[in-house]
Amino acid sequence: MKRDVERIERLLDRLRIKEKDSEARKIYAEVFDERTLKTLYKLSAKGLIQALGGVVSTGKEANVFYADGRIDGDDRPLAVKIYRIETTEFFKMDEYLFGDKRFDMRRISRKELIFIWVEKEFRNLERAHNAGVNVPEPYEYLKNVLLMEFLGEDERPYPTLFELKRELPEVVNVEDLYAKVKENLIRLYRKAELVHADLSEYNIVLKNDEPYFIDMGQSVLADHPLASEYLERDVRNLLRFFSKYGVKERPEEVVTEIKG
Ligand SMILES: Nc1ncnc2c1ncn2[C@@H]1O[C@H](COP(=O)(O)OP(=O)(O)OP(=O)(O)O)[C@@H](O)[C@H]1O
Ligand SMILES: [Mg+2]
Repeated sequence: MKRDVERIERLLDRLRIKEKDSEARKIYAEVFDERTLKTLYKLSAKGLIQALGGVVSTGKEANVFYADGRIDGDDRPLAVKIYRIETTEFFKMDEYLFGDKRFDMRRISRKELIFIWVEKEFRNLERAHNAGVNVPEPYEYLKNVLLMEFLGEDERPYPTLFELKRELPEVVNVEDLYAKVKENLIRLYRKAELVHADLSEYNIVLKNDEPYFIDMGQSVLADHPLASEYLERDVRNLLRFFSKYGVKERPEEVVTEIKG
């Protein structure tokens, strides 16, 4: 037990954590198991992570951290999304993975499921990014860790629409924003041929008046057997949120418009 703690302390030392106070270090020690620390260390050794920064978000399935990164020779701020390996919330993953022709689920053990999930999130983001959809550019993934473009400034993330809520009409023209969300949704469906499948005010970040879609692990190809169902659900979620600001559209019509 003591040796575990020592090993973890040594790994933490090697990760060059930016915050020198004991608090940040304690959070890292609590949320990261030894395997995850080793994965982070590998990404540091490759030069992709230069220094780990503070916590951006802690959730049930994943934690997101800030990091100073170096991608293709350029200094870039990174969002480091780390899935919890011991999580029990992953039963739902099956639904989004089975039926995806990109992954052969017959050979997959429960432990490997999470690594595939991370690969899927990376590939979904890459597909969306290549199609010109506003998403954080994905840079690298390894095991349960995903490195992507940090949407924020001075190590602080831009707000989600959920976080802005009441202030939203003060910072942006909501009608324009809704139109931009729909444009991105159309590009996502028609060009990237993806359905987000967990779209709501929680997974849209506002960067300079532009909506950015995040959190795409569960996104599925448009030919997935449940794709239409998920698209309808996404549209209903969006309309539920935007109707509070006077947007009045019918979900069936919006779905038809997106499908084109
Ligand atoms: N690329 C990014 N840049 C800046 N902040 C980000 C980025 N990705 C995620 N975040 C922040 O981290 C939060 C959680 O990220 P995300 O939605 O991807 O995880 P999650 O799967 O919802 O995690 P959980 O369900 O466990 O809470 C987001 O709400 C956002 O505030
Ligand atoms: Mg989320």
